[in-house]
Amino acid sequence: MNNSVTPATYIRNLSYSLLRKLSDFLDPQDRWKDVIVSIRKTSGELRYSQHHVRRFEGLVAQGKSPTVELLSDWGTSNSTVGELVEILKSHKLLAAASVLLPVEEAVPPETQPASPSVGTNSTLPTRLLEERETQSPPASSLLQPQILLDNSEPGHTGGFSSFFYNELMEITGNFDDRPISDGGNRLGEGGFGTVYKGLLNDKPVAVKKLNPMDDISLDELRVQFNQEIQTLKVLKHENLVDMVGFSCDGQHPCLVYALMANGSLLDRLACLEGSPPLSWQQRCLIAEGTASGLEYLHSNHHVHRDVKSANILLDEKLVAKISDFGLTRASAKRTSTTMMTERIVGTRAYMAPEALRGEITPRSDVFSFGVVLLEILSGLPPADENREPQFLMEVRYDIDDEDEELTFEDFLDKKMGDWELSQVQSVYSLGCNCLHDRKNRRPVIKQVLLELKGVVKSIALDLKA
Ligand SMILES: Nc1ncnc2c1ncn2[C@@H]1O[C@H](COP(=O)(O)OP(=O)(O)OP(=O)(O)O)[C@@H](O)[C@H]1O
Repeated sequence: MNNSVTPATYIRNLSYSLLRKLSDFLDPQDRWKDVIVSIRKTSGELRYSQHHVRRFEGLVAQGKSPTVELLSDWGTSNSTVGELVEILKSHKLLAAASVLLPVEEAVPPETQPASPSVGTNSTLPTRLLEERETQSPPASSLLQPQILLDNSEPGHTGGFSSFFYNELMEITGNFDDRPISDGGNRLGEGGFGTVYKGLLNDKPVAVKKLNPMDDISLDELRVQFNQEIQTLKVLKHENLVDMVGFSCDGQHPCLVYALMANGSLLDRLACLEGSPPLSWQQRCLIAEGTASGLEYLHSNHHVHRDVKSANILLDEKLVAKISDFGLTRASAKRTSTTMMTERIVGTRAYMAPEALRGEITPRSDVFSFGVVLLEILSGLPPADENREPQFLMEVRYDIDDEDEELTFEDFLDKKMGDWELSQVQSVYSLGCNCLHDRKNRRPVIKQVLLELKGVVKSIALDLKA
């Protein structure tokens, strides 16, 4: 550590020898990429793009240090050592941080080394810390979440951890691909990867192992993944699936979520694995919870882009939790290559007309949610091999058409139990309004939520009477 450096010191005032010391830690294994994806402008936007990353990468061939060049470039703004140290700490690059300032994070006892690092005058256990940053954990540390990156939010006690890939292998039986019913760990599969059940300190979790992609290198995927993690970890709401952490050091980036005991709304509407049918009240509470989660995303300037019943998970009390939010950038290339797969055809059944042309806005989420409302009412999947992908979004025309045999009552799920006509009709017309072809005629999610709250209230009053 250099005693003349304080958190307020401008990066541009750091000596060249200090920058070189930092590069000793950040050039190997491209750890500077963890830093570059975390640098933001004061507006909150990322300062550097993929294009910049490639430019800094190219410097290695010229014998230059990407770390020194990056910090020199960032230093032209008024960036400070305090900002840099926060970024280094958030990526567990504690040895690098300690080159600049004292770093007081707790280090698990098994990683305490006998002697400090060579190459810095830090009093911290830098060498072994650096090893911890780059190598697999010792067996004794398995199942212990690593240093928490973000547990400071009020009311949020779960924390957000960085895991080693090996740890996630360990807790998922080496990503055992057999389904849970056959004694394996596989919970399901989506367009991004496969989801496995794991036990983390006796707490069940779902680990999503992202697929490698043909059209994107692992390095590029890691950079995008890191950017998305920054977004994901700040989004917290009772109707969003809680994210426990991530892993970025293995062959597959992984996301770790709280396990949702009742699986997806899609599966529960289909009563898969013998699950009992959802009652009318349960369905309305799930719709209300989903709308509330979406309202939170929209009011925080996020569009989900993939609202569908498979992405609405249910916890042990059947509380709706939206999943798959925030994975948009890393998925952008993937979508074009997998457009023809069955899953994407499934997703197509939820897409607003303008979304099919690439125009994604909060109103396109509202459209997709309209399809979900019709699924909830009818219990029908939005697409299967016997139906057109637009079946549910167009069913209202058949119901309205006197020449068609389908009546409103026929359309309702017979398994739904007791329902009250005026309530069912309210949800149906709300769903149809969400499905308006012209996006500006659709309600915003706040209005949708308000209407659903009204229905839930009237069900509660009926049950009381
Ligand atoms: N947190 C979780 N808890 C319990 N089960 C989960 C969890 N996350 C995912 N699953 C299960 O894994 C399946 C696959 O999930 P995933 O999010 O990968 O795909 P998807 O949402 O079905 O499709 P896509 O990713 O293509 O949009 C889900 O349908 C669900 O059954």
